[in-house]
Amino acid sequence: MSKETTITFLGAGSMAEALISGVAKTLYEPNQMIVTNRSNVERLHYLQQTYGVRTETNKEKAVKEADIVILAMKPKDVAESLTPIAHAFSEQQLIISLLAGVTTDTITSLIGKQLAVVRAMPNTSAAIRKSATALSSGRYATETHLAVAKTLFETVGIVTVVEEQHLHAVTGLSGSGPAYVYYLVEAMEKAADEIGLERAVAKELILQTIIGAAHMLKATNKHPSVLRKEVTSPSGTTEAGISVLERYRYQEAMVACIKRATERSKELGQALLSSVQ
Ligand SMILES: NC(=O)C1=CN([C@@H]2O[C@H](COP(=O)(O)OP(=O)(O)OC[C@H]3O[C@@H](n4cnc5c(N)ncnc54)[C@H](OP(=O)(O)O)[C@@H]3O)[C@@H](O)[C@H]2O)C=CC1
Ligand SMILES: O=C(O)[C@@H]1CCC=N1
Repeated sequence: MSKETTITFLGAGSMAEALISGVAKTLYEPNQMIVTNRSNVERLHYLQQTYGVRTETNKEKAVKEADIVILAMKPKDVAESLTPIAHAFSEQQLIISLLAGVTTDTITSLIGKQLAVVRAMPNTSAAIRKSATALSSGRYATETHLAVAKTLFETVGIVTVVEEQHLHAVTGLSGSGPAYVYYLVEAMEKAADEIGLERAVAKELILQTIIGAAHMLKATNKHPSVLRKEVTSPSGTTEAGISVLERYRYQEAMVACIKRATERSKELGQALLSSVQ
């Protein structure tokens, strides 16, 4: 199947690039992928030069050629993107939507056909094949469609299948998740500056600390609180540091952050629903 498949990306931003980068030359040859966007021709040129993918400014043509269409525009742009080219879609195609918050039903109603839609919530670590992706099937998608999407996303990391209602939570947790880790690293780098460590040295130490801790979680399978206790000597430095995080309610802030991102996913879908009704 993979060798004859043509995949069209509607949208050529960060997430499309992460997927292209992860999939190219593994599951699909770059020339099996057609990339299109709203108007940024320079961006298409960059993707063509970097990954060898095909690019197309005629979105209708790009959709007609595709076996799989990946929706990779922002949720707010999906109606404007799909409505004018709805006639180009056919029931033989699989639509994979990366859009936060937007339901499979909204997509089929925007296109006005009983199309197989699989929703995916990957993250940008797909670029290095370390994504955590959750999938869910729309009402017209079969087990075969889901299996095709699964194979695609397994190329770029781990895949789990969830009920569609849970994709908001997945978005708040692991779709946005890499940003929370980068934010922590930003803070650690700021701190390193303030405590007088050379930037290059600090960068290396922080990175290895994050990688080491992530590997410890996976390799030992111990609860994070147990691993934390192993670092925390009584009356030592960690205890002193964590007491400051507790004073700033760090865990509460993280919980509130993920809940708010989850809520925002719902809002994005709702806003679109109101505009198409
Ligand atoms: N970034 C992330 O970490 C993740 C994002 N997602 C989802 O992926 C989607 C894309 O996000 P992201 O890559 O960050 O967004 P970007 O803003 O980086 O990219 C959006 C892309 O959509 C294109 N676009 C806009 N309007 C149209 C249109 N009418 N037809 C075709 N293409 C269009 C833009 O083209 P142009 O530049 O020409 O305007 C641009 O290439 C979103 O729906 C998001 O929810 C999901 C998981 C993680
Ligand atoms: O910020 C966003 O809306 C997208 C969805 C998940 C990650 N980025």
